[in-house]
Amino acid sequence: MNRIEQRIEDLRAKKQKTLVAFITAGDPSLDATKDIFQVIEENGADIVELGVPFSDPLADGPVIQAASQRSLKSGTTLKKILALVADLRKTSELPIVLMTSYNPVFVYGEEAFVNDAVAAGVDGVIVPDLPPEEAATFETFANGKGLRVIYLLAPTSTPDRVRMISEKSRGFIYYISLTGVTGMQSKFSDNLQSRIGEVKKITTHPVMIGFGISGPEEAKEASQMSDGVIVGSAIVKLVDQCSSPDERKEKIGKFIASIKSALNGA
Ligand SMILES: O=P(O)(O)OC[C@@H](O)[C@@H](O)c1c[nH]c2ccccc12
Repeated sequence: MNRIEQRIEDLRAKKQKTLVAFITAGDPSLDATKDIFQVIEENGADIVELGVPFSDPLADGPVIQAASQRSLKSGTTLKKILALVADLRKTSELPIVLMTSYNPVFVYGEEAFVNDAVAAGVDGVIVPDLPPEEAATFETFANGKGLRVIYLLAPTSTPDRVRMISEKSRGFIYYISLTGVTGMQSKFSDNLQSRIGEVKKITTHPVMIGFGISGPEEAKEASQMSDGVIVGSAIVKLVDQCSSPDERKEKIGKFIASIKSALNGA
């Protein structure tokens, strides 16, 4: 078992849901990311999803696109992000998932990327623009090293696709709550619950819901239908609004804690 499965299992045993917190690595700097990671961990996030900035992303909404721009401007590269993960691993066992476009992986080299990511302490990877049909070689490297490849399902995914993704996914399945880009919206579609129910009939993997979860209310609602939630833009927005490490500690810490306690029924 790797850190991702271990964490989800431990939470399940306590009848708790998983909180995945997304931040863009290097926004506004890699030093800040180190601080923010610690704040997120201290306040109860269960998994951190680190976004690798890319100039031409597939599904990022305006908030995450702007974060990527800030990060690229400060000189962030995939190599530096892996060095940051290795540094974080000196003090943390929190599961870390890298979310990256395929291009940076391609440029790095698939095999070198998998080896270096695992050596640094990365537990899983999400590559939204690498569909399973094109991922055979990448999966061979990743599965060989125990790096979990997490695939996405969308409201438009057919039962056949759900089956295929279930077979190929490791760690958990990322269920995109809406058709569109990342960012905040306030209401889920009426059939979200029944869609998740259909997916759960097909797969035994944990299913996390992401996209459009902007606060404790939605997090709670989504977690009741699933194994947990992924929150991105709402955190990234706070990162941008805070100007000092102290302010981040205060505002991001409070926000994560409020989501965590909503998930735990407070
Ligand atoms: O920002 P939101 O709406 O809270 O959703 C999480 C999402 O940002 C994060 O998981 C993510 C960032 N970039 C992506 C690209 C594709 C799928 C998912 C993502």
